[in-house]
Formats: sequence, C-alpha cells, structure tokens
Amino acid sequence: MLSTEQAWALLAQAELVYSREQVAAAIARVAEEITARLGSRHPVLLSVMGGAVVFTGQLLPLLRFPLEFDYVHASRYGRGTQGQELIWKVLPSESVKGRVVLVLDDILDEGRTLAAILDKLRELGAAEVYTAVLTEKETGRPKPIEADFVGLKLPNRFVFGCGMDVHGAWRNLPEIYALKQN
Ligand SMILES: O=P(O)(O)OC[C@H]1O[C@H](OP(=O)(O)OP(=O)(O)O)[C@H](O)[C@@H]1O
Ligand SMILES: Nc1nc2[nH]cnc2c(=O)[nH]1
Repeated sequence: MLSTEQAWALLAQAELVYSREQVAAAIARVAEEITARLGSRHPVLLSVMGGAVVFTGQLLPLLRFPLEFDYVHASRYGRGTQGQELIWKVLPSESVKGRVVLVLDDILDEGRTLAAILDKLRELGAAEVYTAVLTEKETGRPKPIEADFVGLKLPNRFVFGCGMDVHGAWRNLPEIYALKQN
C-alpha cells in the first residue's frame, strides 16, 4: 500500500488529462448514445468492479429507461501498472441468459479484461452484448475487442482517477491524471 505521503506525491507530479467537466460532458454524451441504441431494449447493465464504480454512478442517473443493474468483479492489474492474468472475483449471474447486456468499465486498455467478460457472457447465453467504457487508451496495438460506446480517448500512459487506481490509491478523484513518466 502507498503511504499517505507517497499518494499525495504521485498526485502532485501527475499530469491532468481530463477535467471533471470534460468527464461529465463525455458521460452525458455516452448516456445519449446508449439511450438512442438500447433505450427500448430493457438491458441488464453490468458494472465491472472496482474500476467502473465512478462511471457507473454518474451514468445510471442519466439513463431514463427501464433497465436492470448487476455487477461482476474481475481484475488483472491488482495494485500494479502491468496487466497479468485475469482473476475472477465475482462471475456474471446466470440471469443474463437471453438478455441484452451492456457491460460498463472505466478503461479499455489492451482489451483483455472486456474480451474475457464478453466470452463469459456469451457462454452464459446472453442474447446480445454491448460495451461502454469511460475511456479508451490509444495503445497503437490491435485489441481483441472494440467498445460500442467510448467516453474519452487516452494517451498511451498509465492513468488514474475516476475509478482508476494508482497502486491502490486515488480511485476517488473526479479528474483523470497520467502518472509521471520516469
Ligand atoms: O483492457 P485491459 O488491459 O484488460 O485493462 C482494463 C481493465 O483494467 C482495469 O481493471 P484492474 O485489473 O486494474 O482492476 P480494478 O477494476 O479493480 O482496478 C480496468 O478497470 C479494466 O477492467
Ligand atoms: N488505473 C489504471 N488501470 C488500468 N487498467 C488498464 N490500464 C490502466 C491504466 O492506465 N490505469
């Protein structure tokens, strides 16, 4: 775990990538796009814990149509900055069978997390699966999946804030920052 001083030092050295106003505007636009596409489909919204918690909390009140809410918990970065194997902590519930599902996540980076979640949902018999991400990192490399709804594009840097942690800290920030490069 970072010490309190280390957490503040990381923030002081970081670069602001998007302000809270830019994040809010992106979420409002994504909400309109989701409403236009899925507003009559009574979807199950599946939030990927823990990173999607801020995106989910801001998006849901902007969606004025019938939906159900559920979550999965999967992680492959832990407290680090490099992705490893995906570890499932909470699997999708079988109630996704036959349903239109919209998966919500904070970031599409290499795409391995969302690809594994989509595989699992299809295995469980979801009728249609869509994905909405608050951010997508421009990695310059091919990804196994493309998101249907994307809030903000990110540079190829490790970022934090808006649900995304840096060594376990700062998920709570309303802005998005890039960690200082060594
Ligand atoms: O596209 P990928 O390279 O697979 O990375 C994206 C995933 O990484 C983060 O999760 P993380 O494993 O850090 O867990 P967390 O949500 O608990 O922070 C994020 O929330 C995404 O789910
Ligand atoms: N916090 C955080 N989590 C990630 N998961 C995949 N990429 C990132 C990133 O840049 N920051």
